[in-house]
Amino acid sequence: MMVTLAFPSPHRHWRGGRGLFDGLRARWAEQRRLEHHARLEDELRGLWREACFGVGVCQYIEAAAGMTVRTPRFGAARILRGRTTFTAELLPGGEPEDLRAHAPRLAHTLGFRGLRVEQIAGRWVRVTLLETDPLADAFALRRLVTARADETVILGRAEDGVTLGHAHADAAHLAVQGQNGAGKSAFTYGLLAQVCAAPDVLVAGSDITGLVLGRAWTGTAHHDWQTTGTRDLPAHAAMLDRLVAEMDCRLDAMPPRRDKITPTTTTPLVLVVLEEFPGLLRAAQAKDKKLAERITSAVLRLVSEGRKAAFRVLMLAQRFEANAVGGGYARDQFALRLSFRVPGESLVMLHGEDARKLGPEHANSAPGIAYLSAPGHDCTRLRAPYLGDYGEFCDRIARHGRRAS
Ligand SMILES: Nc1ncnc2c1ncn2[C@@H]1O[C@H](COP(=O)(O)OP(=O)(O)OP(=O)(O)O)[C@@H](O)[C@H]1O
Repeated sequence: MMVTLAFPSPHRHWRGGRGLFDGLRARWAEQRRLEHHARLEDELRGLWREACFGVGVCQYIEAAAGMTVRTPRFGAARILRGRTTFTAELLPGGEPEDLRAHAPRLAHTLGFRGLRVEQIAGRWVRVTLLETDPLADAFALRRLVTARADETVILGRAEDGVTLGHAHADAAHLAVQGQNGAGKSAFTYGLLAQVCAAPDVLVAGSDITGLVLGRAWTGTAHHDWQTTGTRDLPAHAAMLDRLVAEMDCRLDAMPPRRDKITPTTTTPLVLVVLEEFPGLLRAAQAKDKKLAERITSAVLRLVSEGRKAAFRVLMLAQRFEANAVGGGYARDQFALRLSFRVPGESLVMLHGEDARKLGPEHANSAPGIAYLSAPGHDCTRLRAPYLGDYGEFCDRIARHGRRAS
């Protein structure tokens, strides 16, 4: 008879031991993770307080023991799939906008590249910390065409992921500046491709480069209102005079009890594009001072009186220096202002003293990244949508551009 001795299996024994140590190791690891998390949370809490104090999102409270500073209360931090978020309670009377307005500087103090703020409930917000520039990725412009002047066109995407838009029916002229290769033309291609089909929009203007306006618009209703090139500078003055005459006609024929024209198919909103306007002025000045004066005074009339007659001016320049764009008065007429990469001084020139702190970083920003400001709105950093190459712009205008009747 063979007896098979039943020895406890060494293998099973070993596995049982490992199970015991594994359990301990897992608990230690969990303990370390919790300690690490608590340390990180404490560090973030301290940095958050310093950051809010540093940018001025705080309240000073008189107490018996002296003055204390109150900052938005840090709630709890969470790290999930490599992304750090935390909750914070806004100060009484505070809005998420107070934090968004200082997002880049708050993020830098916390050691991150950017942050997003979203409201969750009551005064509580969730802050998401971003390790990379939220505007680093290109923002493709979908095949979007508007059907009316009062529809919103996309201007760009802000750091908090919100898409910023603008309806040309709002009475604002648009100033765009940027150095060579900073993205002005790409932005303009995107903007014009969005409005080219609307039956109540006319894209007119002057373009010495002949790329934004002109050939790409052949066969459309817009083409007849566009002048291009540098060979015939008086033609630019004549086009601007023609636009002023149309504006005067509209102002003269204003219906009773009305003080502005609503765009229709018969009186479309006229988007007057002035591509590289300082270049046109310089070229005209070099040829004939009177011609330059004629161009300046026509543009001055369009920007100062055009709004009520459904005229909107989109002026593009490398630098929005007053004397390069027809004077300080002309520059003041632009409510919507967009700066692609420019030296710090140019940023201040167009957006005011508050923009000075943004200058050094913006002076090196990638093509397509811009600052936008409008009355009542702080400077917002955004990424302009990208339509594709120039051929894509030409294709879209050829496909969608409103046809000449
Ligand atoms: N929004 C954007 N997203 C991604 N890339 C962009 C964007 N805008 C511009 N670019 C890239 O930068 C290049 C230069 O842009 P663009 O021609 O618009 O500059 P610009 O300011 O008009 O320069 P210039 O004054 O020389 O005409 C484009 O060919 C494109 O490759």
